Amino acid sequence: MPRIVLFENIHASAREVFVAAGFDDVVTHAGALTGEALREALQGANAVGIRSRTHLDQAVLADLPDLRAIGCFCIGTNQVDLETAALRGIPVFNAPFSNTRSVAELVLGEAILLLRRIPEKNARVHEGFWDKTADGAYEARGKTLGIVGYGNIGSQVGILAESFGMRVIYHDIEAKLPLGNAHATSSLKKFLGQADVVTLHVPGGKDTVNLLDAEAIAAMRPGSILINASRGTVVDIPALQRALKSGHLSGAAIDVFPTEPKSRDEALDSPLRGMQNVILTPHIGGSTQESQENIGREVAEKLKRFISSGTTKGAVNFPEIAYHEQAGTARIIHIHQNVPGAMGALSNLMGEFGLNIVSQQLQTRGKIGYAITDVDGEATDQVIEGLRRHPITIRCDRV
Ligand SMILES: NC(=O)C1=CN([C@@H]2O[C@H](COP(=O)(O)OP(=O)(O)OC[C@H]3O[C@@H](n4cnc5c(N)ncnc54)[C@H](O)[C@@H]3O)[C@@H](O)[C@H]2O)C=CC1
Ligand SMILES: O=C(O)C(=O)COP(=O)(O)O
Repeated sequence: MPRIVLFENIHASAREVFVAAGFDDVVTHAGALTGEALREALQGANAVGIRSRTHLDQAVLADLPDLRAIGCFCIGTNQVDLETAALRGIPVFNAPFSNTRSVAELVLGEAILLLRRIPEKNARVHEGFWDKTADGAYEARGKTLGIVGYGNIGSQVGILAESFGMRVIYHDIEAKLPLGNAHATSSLKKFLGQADVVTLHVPGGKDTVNLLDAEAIAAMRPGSILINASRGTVVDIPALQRALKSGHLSGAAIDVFPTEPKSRDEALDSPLRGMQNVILTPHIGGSTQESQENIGREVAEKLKRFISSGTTKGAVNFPEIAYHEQAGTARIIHIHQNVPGAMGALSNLMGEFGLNIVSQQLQTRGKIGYAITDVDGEATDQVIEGLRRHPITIRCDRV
């Protein structure tokens, strides 16, 4: 019976999937934990579910000999040391599509609100002031939306924006099929100079740190708007604050921050707090009832299928082997160093234990190889221990 530990208020749909599969040992935590509290909560976990706030770095992973799989119940996986996880034989799964629409809808709504200067007007009316003016208020129709990162979210934002009559341009490091009438722009600087609203949809991680730095922000059109619902590290926040203060930018919507509070008891520390025409939201771009329920089910299904059949389809850091029915009397999963002769060694060992291989699937990725072997014979503890002792073995289990 695997022990599954879930953090960060993962939707109840996840637990339902595990319990229906007979995995009753599910421990849930409402918030994200750090340091000793995180280590303690993870002890004995065979599978762990997190969202964007729980960091599973090299030191945390090194302490978890029983951990077999990680589920990121979100899109981003930058909070996990993917390389270390792979080298320890731990596949990492996520939900690449389930909350994309939620983010896209929010971004478009924010673009319209900011073009009309609604955040500051709303605040003024709440204070009792009836500031009825068209100054600084514009329609979205005819304006240019610039999308940085034209992936699953960026491309949906583009389609929604076109339905409002916006012109859409995008900048991506990969060649992407333009949807609708969108146009690709290869130079980020040129791109930034053309857009009335710039929205960021790149992944987090070291390659995108401060992608929007002071120089890039200076290259944006005077009076334009910046929206960031990707990762907080993508924007140089002090530079953004200066640009908003000087009036170079007319507004911003920021959903993600370089350092985010771990729970609702902590306050956000940001120089953007209290600024006019700046929408600040607590990383809720993907937080809708629809998305969270779907994500709960989707990632739990991936973890369940890995635990019960060994399939790694959809893993972001691991050789992928699709689901296939078990042949023979036992299934053994074997994660090993990707070196010449690995499969020969594995097959010979199985032969020595009297197991007849009836089906074998192998995939490799970088330094690791992953084999699912169906055998006729008994995969006893002694067999599994024997396979584990071989120097190429990273991890070996019966499923
Ligand atoms: N605020 C929230 O609640 C949410 C935030 N996110 C964030 O949004 C990010 C994007 O999500 P998806 O669109 O689903 O990812 P995706 O992987 O489909 O698209 C990302 C795109 O960015 C491009 N890209 C990467 N580096 C780039 C660079 N330096 N310059 C320009 N383009 C670059 C990629 O080629 C790709 O086309 C996620 O990685 C996650 O961090 C995702 C969901 C919810
Ligand atoms: O899906 C993502 O990458 C997100 O940023 C959403 O994160 P969350 O699940 O709301 O912590």
